[in-house]
Amino acid sequence: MTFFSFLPFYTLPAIVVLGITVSLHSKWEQRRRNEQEAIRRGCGPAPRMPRKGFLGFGNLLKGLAASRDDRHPQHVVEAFDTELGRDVHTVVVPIVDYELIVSRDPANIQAVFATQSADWDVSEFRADSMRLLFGHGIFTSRGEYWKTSRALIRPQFATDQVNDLDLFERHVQHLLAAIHKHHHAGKSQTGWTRAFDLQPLFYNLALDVMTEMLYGYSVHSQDPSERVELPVLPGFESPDRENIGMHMDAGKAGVETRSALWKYRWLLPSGRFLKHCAAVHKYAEWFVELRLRRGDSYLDDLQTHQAGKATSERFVLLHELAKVNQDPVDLRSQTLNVLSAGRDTTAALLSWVVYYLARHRSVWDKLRAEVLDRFGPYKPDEPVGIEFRMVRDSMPYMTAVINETLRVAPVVPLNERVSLRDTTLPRGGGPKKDQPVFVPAGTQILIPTYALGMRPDIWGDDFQEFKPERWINNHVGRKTGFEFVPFGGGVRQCIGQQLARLKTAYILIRLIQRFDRVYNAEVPADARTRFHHTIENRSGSGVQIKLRYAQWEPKPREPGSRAEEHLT
Ligand code: HEM
Repeated sequence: MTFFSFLPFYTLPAIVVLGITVSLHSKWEQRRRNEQEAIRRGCGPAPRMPRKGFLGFGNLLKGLAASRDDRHPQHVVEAFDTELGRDVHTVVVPIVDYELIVSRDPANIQAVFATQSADWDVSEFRADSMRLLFGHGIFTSRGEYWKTSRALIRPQFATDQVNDLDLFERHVQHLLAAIHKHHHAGKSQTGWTRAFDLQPLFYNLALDVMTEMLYGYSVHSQDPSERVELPVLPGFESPDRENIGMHMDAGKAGVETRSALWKYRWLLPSGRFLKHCAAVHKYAEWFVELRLRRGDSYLDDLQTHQAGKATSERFVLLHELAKVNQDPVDLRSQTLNVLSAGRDTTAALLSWVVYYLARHRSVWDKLRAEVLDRFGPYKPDEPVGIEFRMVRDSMPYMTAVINETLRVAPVVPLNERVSLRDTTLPRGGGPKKDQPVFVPAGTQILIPTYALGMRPDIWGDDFQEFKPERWINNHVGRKTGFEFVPFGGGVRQCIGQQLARLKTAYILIRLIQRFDRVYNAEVPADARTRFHHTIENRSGSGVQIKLRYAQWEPKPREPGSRAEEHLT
């Protein structure tokens, strides 16, 4: 016997019908209120993407299919240009029972990131999905907690702290050794390497640099034989340095799909995803525990296994954060947040730069000329001295190449926010699309960075070409405002931008000194550009290249010198 068996047979259907009626009525009420509010604020309606597919799932499914085919950024441009028109830059997209806004209009982006940023924050759905993997930290939090996190972490990335060239150089040497070991065609110091994919080596390098910068110990994924023995921590299993990269990648793929499904993310099975999350947490917890037990002497251990800078000068984020906050969960989460934000983004940027250099011989030659002019030819035992300001002020072509790469292949191709209260966007509404657009509280806005870089009215008719020159000499296409936001903008702008630019420039300089030619070895050679999302956007076909060693005179080898070893 159930409760309903005591009631007339029509009770249950009546309750269902009543529920649907109440829900439709409240939606209708809401819509009417929004329309009135829009008129009151002088707003006009933005163009709407037609509702598609069964129950309106069409737009979501089309986006997911494009992602699977490594063409989501292009799909967004096509949706704008072919379905709505080239002059439409802000659109309302209905998905099942909610609507979101997509805008490639710099005026709206400026409002969301900067001038009206108090009305917007990262969406709780994005934050929730990421939090399972990285915990509650600067990247995944909102409101006051985010403000406190940013105030704590941002100063740690001041330029002089991140200018750790010794760290970069050691890992560049491992990269060069890996290229040589796996890919050198013969015994000579000149000639071409075999064709190989450089992208995974950049990902290794970035993981190795970031783990050293954050925890003091590199995982040495590039060369596991370099791993030092870790101290024994009673009660704690040693961290799984072998598989941490794999767990992070798999966890990030889970976050990516969850964020794309937004409020329907509960449809996805989570067992495996949670296992990867747990493994990533466990890895960070070990270092946190070591830091908390050792206190100030945490860095002393590092001295025993790292050459280069004196311990006192070494920047280790965990060590610095623990001086002001001893909460183990906070320390784990904040460092993992920075690891997630900083590792793969830099690796993807480096990969895309070489991807385009391999396809543009004249750009490679010009960049190489600038590098040799500033720093001379490659010498293994003479790393170059360089600062962020130097790259910015005296390497215009390097800066142009990096910017142009970020325009045509933005590492974060889709940013987002959600409105915290009823608000407006300055442009995109009404028949001429120049009126403000009303945005009800709780609406998500997507900012398609790639689509922004593919606007001919901003970048010129040659917008599809990879052309670093557009960034030089106030060329008509040169942009530095909200038309170009590869590092976000306003209050939540990337805090690692200078580090990323410096590290990218440093690694490119050393690579370009060491090799004088790069050849695109992708088959077929005209293969389409594949944008593969795993939160960041990496090349879906890798960076298939051959490199040619530059001629140089090696110095007589000193016994035990690592830098020389890989040249014989
Ligand atoms: C090419 C490399 C990089 C790119 C393209 C990039 C891009 C971005 C973007 C677009 C945002 C803003 C996200 C948003 O608006 O919600 C961001 C935030 C952030 N980035 Fe980066 N990033 C890069 C490298 C780094 C590095 C090397 C670090 C640190 C070591 C880092 C740390 C952060 C942090 C902590 C945030 C969160 C800031 C906040 O929410 O207040 N990033 N990054």
